[in-house]
Amino acid sequence: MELAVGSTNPVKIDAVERTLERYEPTVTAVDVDSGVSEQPRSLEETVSGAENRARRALAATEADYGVGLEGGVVRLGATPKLSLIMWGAVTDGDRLERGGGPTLRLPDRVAERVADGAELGPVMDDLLGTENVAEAEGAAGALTDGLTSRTQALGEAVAASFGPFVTGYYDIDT
Ligand SMILES: O=P(O)(O)OP(=O)(O)OP(=O)(O)OC[C@H]1O[C@@H](n2cnc3c(O)ncnc32)[C@H](O)[C@@H]1O
Ligand SMILES: [Mg+2]
Repeated sequence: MELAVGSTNPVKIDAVERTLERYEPTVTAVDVDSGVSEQPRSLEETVSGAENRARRALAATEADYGVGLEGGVVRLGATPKLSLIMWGAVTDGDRLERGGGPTLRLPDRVAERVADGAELGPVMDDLLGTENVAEAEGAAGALTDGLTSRTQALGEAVAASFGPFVTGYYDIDT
């Protein structure tokens, strides 16, 4: 199975390869524009980013499926309780399916800086004293003491958005 992923972030490529291992995927990383801001700030914007990445990655290749993954922050309840979300989109050029990964509340000191306009990746690096944690364990790994990881968390979004293409449960008239 040939897959085009709309990102060159190795964590995203890894998440797709690992989650879809059963289908013996050949994965091509495509550097596409997400069409949304570097740090999406709503569910709608995050999902749009994933959709744009999936469509643009497929359009740039001859792959069977285009996959898009996007991280965003949303406000749940009272300020400044920002949470990190991650969403996936998969398209075969005809249908487009979406699915979400986990939601993790951000610590207040991280949330406050992100609410002031900073991007989550660099803020997490500052907090943890790391370089490019977004390409490693990610906020998902750090904030759960390694109970999950960014790869695993993104993998859940891949599974949720890919499922409709490989099960019969979503077929029309069934
Ligand atoms: O190259 P791309 O595909 O854009 O990879 P990215 O790491 O920037 O990923 P996103 O654009 O999807 O994420 C939007 C922002 O949220 C940050 N982010 C998302 N998930 C994260 C995580 O688990 N850990 C750290 N930063 C994260 C990320 O670094 C960006 O600043
Ligand atoms: Mg980005």
